[in-house]
Amino acid sequence: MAWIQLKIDTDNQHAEQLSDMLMELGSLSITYEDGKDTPIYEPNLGETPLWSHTVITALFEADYDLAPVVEMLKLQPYLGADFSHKIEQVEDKDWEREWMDNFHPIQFGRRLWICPSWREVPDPEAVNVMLDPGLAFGTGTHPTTALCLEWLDGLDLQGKEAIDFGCGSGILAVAALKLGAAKVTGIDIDYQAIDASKANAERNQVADKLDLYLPEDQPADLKAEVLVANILAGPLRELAPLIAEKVQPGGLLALSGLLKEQADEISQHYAQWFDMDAPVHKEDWSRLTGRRK
Ligand SMILES: C[S@@+](CC[C@H](N)C(=O)[O-])C[C@H]1O[C@@H](n2cnc3c(N)ncnc32)[C@H](O)[C@@H]1O
Repeated sequence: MAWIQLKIDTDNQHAEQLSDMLMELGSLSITYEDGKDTPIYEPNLGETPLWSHTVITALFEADYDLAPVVEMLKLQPYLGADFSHKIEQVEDKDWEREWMDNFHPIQFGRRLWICPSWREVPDPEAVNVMLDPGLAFGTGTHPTTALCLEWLDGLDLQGKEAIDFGCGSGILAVAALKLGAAKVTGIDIDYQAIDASKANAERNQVADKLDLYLPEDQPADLKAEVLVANILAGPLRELAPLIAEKVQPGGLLALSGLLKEQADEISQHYAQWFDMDAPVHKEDWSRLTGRRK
């Protein structure tokens, strides 16, 4: 399927109205580019931007006749007869195929490789996790996942029990199992993550050692020696007492999904329950680790 797109220069005050009209005229999707860097100032009102330049892109099927759409738009007083617009062909791409072509095996730490399930493993002697994330988050390409994988690789997980809080694709849970953990419990609010984790555990022959739960179904007395949670600062702050309760005394914790500037605050919050280490950063993201008091 090929596409055609109509790009219109407008301002933020008319963007919604225009977008509704374009949908009614047959557009399949609308995207906004907010030109906050080029605000238009009302004279005598100082620096308060009233309008900002906004570009709306409306996507149509390739054979859609855009001439009547353009004529209709000319009649809108806020656009006018010579309104600024562009019509462009959109190259048809197989997005899923393109993503698959760009996802290659990646090494984390000393022993661990994450390998797309449709590729050859580069080192058969390494700890190889064969992964297809499906619709869930977690390929290893995101710095927050990478920080957790590097941490897991550095631990002695042999025979240990672990919890992967916010398991997504199951990448961390399956990595922990392949690195020697005896049992892992994965928890996620998204049932697609539960499905993807299960499929990835099966793909790696560790499904019998992975228990998966939606939060409301998890066992009340769930505890482990290792817990990794790659969520976001907000839920990590809110869930802190619950997460702390799940780690045995002396057990290890890793938190990721935090921006650098959020790390100190979250670390101080978790210091009630854990002896916290200094944060480790990758790009704009941080990982916090600690040992349960
Ligand atoms: C950033 S992804 C991490 C996925 C994977 N663990 C990784 O490291 O790549 C965060 C995951 O946490 C899940 N999540 C968000 N809030 C949650 C909560 N309150 N309890 C459990 N899971 C949650 C999301 O559905 C998502 O799958």
